[in-house]
Amino acid sequence: MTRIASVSLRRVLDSRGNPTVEADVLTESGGFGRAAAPSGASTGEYEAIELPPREAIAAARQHAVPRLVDEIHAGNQRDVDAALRGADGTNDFSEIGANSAVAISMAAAKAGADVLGAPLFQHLGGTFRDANRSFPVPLGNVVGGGEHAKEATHIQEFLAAPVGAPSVSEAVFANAAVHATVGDLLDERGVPAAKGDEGAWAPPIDDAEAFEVVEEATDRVADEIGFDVQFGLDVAAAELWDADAGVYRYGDVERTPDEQIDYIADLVDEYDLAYVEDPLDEDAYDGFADLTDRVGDRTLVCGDDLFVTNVERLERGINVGAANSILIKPNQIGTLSDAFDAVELAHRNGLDAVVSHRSGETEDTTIAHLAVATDAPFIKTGTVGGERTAKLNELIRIAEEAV
Ligand SMILES: C=C(OP(=O)(O)O)C(=O)O
Ligand SMILES: [Mg+2]
Repeated sequence: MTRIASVSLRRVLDSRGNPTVEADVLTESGGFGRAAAPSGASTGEYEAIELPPREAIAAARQHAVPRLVDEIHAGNQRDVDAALRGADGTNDFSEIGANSAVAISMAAAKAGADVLGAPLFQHLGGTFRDANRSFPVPLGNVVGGGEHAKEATHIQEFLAAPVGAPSVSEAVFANAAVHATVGDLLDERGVPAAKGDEGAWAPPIDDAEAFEVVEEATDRVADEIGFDVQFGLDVAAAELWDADAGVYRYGDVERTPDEQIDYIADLVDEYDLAYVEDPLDEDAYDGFADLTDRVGDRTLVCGDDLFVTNVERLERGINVGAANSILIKPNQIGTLSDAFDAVELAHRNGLDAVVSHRSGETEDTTIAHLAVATDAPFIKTGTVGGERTAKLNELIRIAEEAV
């Protein structure tokens, strides 16, 4: 019933105005799925390869589509993804592009769900998955800089974390309130602020002032709405790491790796951070392990560029105790099966798996379903802006069983 009848690929716009790959998968029985590849700016060195969309589409049409059409059932995700891997033939999807691969992989999952008449999160996570028993808390990017906005903070993302929210809907609206409050506070301080790639405020202030503003905003919103709103960070420290000098550079301020670990550990305690992503460079397994040893009992230390959703890199991290969570971005690795393998390996070893968007996004909502399917404690998907609210609004619908 779910045998694939056609796969169409096209270029569409992403949120930065760049082209990206969109895939349509149609099954023999009329099941339909559509999905688009997101795209990173602060990409990890070890990510699967995103090809220019025209090239990725041409290569996927030549190598992948013939292996899928009339051959594979969209409802069998592992077969779909094995066919994509077989068509590509490399470790990093450099032949057909991880952008083509992930778009087809996600579109096939949606087509499979469509045939079954099940919401995507249940098709991926099983019939007992219930978004109301435990829901992914959205981490809302409210202030940011780094590779996502020039002349703003060195730390890439300050993320509101409404950990006390009684429902996903209240969590989503809490993050929007923090975003609005940060805007008001910046205004009061006379700081002009544009927005970065993910819709977060990108003010020309230093990191210390950003901590003040975000702390005040989260406290104020928590008081108003009556539940706990903490915050977290994506330091994206690989972008700050100067390998030649052996220091992390925050503009004129330099920190050695040991100083960086002390700095982050102090921030965790001073601000009661719920979450710290990529606090160190993407090769700093031992530094990650030191930091996790120091603060891992009270915050999530998450590897994004460190693990790139890759089971081999995660395995290495597990062996040395680097991090207590992994960020899951399907396009970093190329298929949903690979992403699920990383989630399962993390869970088997007591790590949390946090699902994430990319800085370049589309209105695709697959990650909302993926977060519910995998029972993620957090989902990183921004706060405002259509490509971000697409996922947040889908989470609200999932909780209401209205998808
Ligand atoms: C979402 C992120 O940014 P990008 O997509 O640019 O890698 C991130 O670093 O977590
Ligand atoms: Mg990151």
